[in-house]
Amino acid sequence: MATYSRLPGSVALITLQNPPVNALSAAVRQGIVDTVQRALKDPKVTSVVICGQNGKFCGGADIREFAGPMLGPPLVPMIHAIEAVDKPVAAAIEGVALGGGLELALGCHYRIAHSKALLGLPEVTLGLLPGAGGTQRLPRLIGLTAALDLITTGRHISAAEALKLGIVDQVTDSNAVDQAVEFVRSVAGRS
Ligand SMILES: CC(C)(COP(=O)(O)OP(=O)(O)OC[C@H]1O[C@@H](n2cnc3c(N)ncnc32)[C@H](O)[C@@H]1OP(=O)(O)O)[C@@H](O)C(=O)NCCC(=O)NCCSC(=O)C[C@@H](O)CCCCCCCCCCCCC(=O)O
Repeated sequence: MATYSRLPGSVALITLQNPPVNALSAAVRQGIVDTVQRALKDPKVTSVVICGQNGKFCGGADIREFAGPMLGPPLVPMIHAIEAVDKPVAAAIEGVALGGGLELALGCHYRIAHSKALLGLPEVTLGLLPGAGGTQRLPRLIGLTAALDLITTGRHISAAEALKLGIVDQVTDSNAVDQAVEFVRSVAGRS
């Protein structure tokens, strides 16, 4: 699931909840769709932060669901809908943003990472290609050569490397959610 709360300063906070790594199960995807719609429709909300509970942003598609039929909202239109929100949306990346988790973050307008976070597209290690927009959004963001390296090796990179490559906008040693909230407040209302 995903919970919704409105913080002072008109920021909606969406928190992914699916232990142990907040993977994108059908319930989490439905929760994201519902809470993003809620933030979009709430006139008091001027910006949005997406984070994961217990200091983990998202480990990607829920591999526990791979064996069964796909239920719930698909990832691709869900991420498109986030990208299309006309209020700033930031991903607060703590712990991991892997596979579909990084693809979700790439659909957000900004990414703020904790210094100890790990990011990557490890799908190749499962015999897959990133299937939720990572093969398009990552090369647009950091260029084809660097994106191909990450997609074809599946390696995890540090927040510092992600900052250097241009995948994240800020890295912090303190609370990444607080930092992301402060960041979106500062850009709310800008075109
Ligand atoms: C996350 C880790 C780095 C953590 O490592 P650590 O050492 O700390 O701990 P463990 O490895 O022991 O893991 C702890 C615990 O967590 C479980 N777990 C980890 N990852 C997941 C996960 N992704 N899902 C579920 N559970 C997970 C793990 O099993 C342990 O559980 P336990 O009970 O044993 O304690 C490390 O775990 C790690 O590296 N994990 C793997 C991360 C990963 O590989 N992620 C990528 C997943 S694949 C993916 O995300 C694919 C995406 O690109 C989305 C694809 C979308 C598909 C869209 C399909 C469109 C099809 C369109 C078709 C159209 C057809 C038409 O209509 O034409």
